[in-house]
Amino acid sequence: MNKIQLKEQSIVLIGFMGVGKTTIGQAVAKKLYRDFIDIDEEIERRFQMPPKDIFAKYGEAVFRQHEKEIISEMCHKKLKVISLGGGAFLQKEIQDICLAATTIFFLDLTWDKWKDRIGLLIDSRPVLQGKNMDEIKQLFDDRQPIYEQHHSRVVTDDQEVEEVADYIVGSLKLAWELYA
Ligand SMILES: Nc1ncnc2c1ncn2[C@@H]1O[C@H](COP(=O)(O)OP(=O)(O)O)[C@@H](O)[C@H]1O
Ligand SMILES: O=C(O)C1=C[C@@H](OP(=O)(O)O)[C@@H](O)[C@H](O)C1
Ligand SMILES: [Mg+2]
Repeated sequence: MNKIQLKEQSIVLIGFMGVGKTTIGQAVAKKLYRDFIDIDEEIERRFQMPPKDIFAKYGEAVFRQHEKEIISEMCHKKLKVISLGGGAFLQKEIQDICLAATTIFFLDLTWDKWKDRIGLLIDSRPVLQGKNMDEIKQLFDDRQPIYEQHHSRVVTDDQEVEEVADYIVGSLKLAWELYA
């Protein structure tokens, strides 16, 4: 497969659950006039049920297998904005595919700010079920190293969705000019 030109590569958003990948990805896609793909939504469409129910009915391994299949397919498309689920980068194969074929932004939110969002997430995120705050903090800390594989980090503390999206679009336009 020929390497896709930088400007045509799809943009991938990674980071811990709840940092805003889905919301900010939609805003970035709109600003760039690109299609938006949310991997969780694609999996949900396949199973006709949300991730929480897929985890409960079929188990996490089945979810991860479909996550890998769908990301492998989507990452080779041109000109998309793609938001991954927060656990996708646990799979080395997914890291490798995305690093080679896409431009990856890591949405970085500190624990201090993240913990204020817990109420928005607790009901819908299966990996948070049955965990206390210490265990969730442990998961947050354990997962940070996997997101270090990226092309650009965006610190999102105290940033509105639109501000983060503008920052991403601005940095992309700069890179496209510099490396044209
Ligand atoms: N920059 C932000 N500031 C405040 N709330 C946000 C921000 N980004 C996302 N949110 C909220 O946090 C929750 C999780 O966002 P979501 O986009 O689903 O995250 P992810 O896809 O990373 O799990 C949503 O309720 C969303 O409205
Ligand atoms: O971190 C995880 O393991 C997961 C994150 C979720 O996506 P978001 O990061 O968009 O919440 C979703 O893929 C699933 O619930 C598993
Ligand atoms: Mg999401």
